[in-house]
Amino acid sequence: MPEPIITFDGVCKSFAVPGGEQLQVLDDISFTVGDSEFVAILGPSGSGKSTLLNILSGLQKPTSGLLDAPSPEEIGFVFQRARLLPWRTVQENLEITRAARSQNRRVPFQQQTSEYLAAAGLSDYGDFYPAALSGGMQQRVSIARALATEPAMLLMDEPFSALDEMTARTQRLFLRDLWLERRSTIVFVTHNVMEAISLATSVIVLSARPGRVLDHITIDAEHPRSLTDPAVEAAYERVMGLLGVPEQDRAVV
Ligand SMILES: Nc1ncnc2c1ncn2[C@@H]1O[C@H](COP(=O)(O)OP(=O)(O)OP(=O)(O)O)[C@@H](O)[C@H]1O
Repeated sequence: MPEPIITFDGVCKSFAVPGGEQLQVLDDISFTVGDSEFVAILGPSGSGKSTLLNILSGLQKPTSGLLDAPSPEEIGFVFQRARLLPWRTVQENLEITRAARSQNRRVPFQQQTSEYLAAAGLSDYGDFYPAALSGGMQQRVSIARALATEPAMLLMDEPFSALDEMTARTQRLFLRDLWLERRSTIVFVTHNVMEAISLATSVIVLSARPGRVLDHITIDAEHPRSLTDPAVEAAYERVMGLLGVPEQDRAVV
């Protein structure tokens, strides 16, 4: 087990809702993530996946429990939509975000932004404005932008769910290759079981609200992964069972 860089210890989160009630969203969340791990978080809608990422990024505070994680300025965030500055070129989008992060850094940046664009297969697009790029390319720019801040960990909130399936497939392969090459620590929220199983080193499955950790499943399978790999198949069956999908409905469709 690599050195943990994230530790959740009994984290609970409730929100005040109209009428003065408290809505409990996360209940007693405990897990660790080691350096260079790629962890996927799966769970039903409303189980608190985004809330968990918001707590991890420092945007929200736990109601109780302990969290040990890199500080907000050491975190890269990739959202469902690319959220690029439309009036800036691709290269400028990377530069601006990085400049904003340079102030509190202890170590200088190791690589040029152009190297992150190259890693994203976008060397020829640095001078383009976002509107001239496809949705998949824009999402790759947002991943390159997050990586260019050289974060201690990358948080991704359903980064491919707004893309059509063929584009999402290409993006998953891109992310897999990037992770294999750079071994960044990634926490990746998704609804998509196959996406989680095909990419992650481990999968955390949350229950319906209030989200509790039902299991943290290690997927010990090499890339490229095959659906018939026994470790992949076992993880798939386990996740589907935890999500309450009956056996007869589990065939990949
Ligand atoms: N700021 C807030 N105030 C009140 N309730 C909130 C707040 N943020 C989230 N919630 C509630 O917390 C629950 C979990 O929301 P969250 O977005 O974390 O779930 P999720 O698992 O990411 O859902 P989905 O898969 O649908 O995106 C929901 O019931 C939501 O309405």
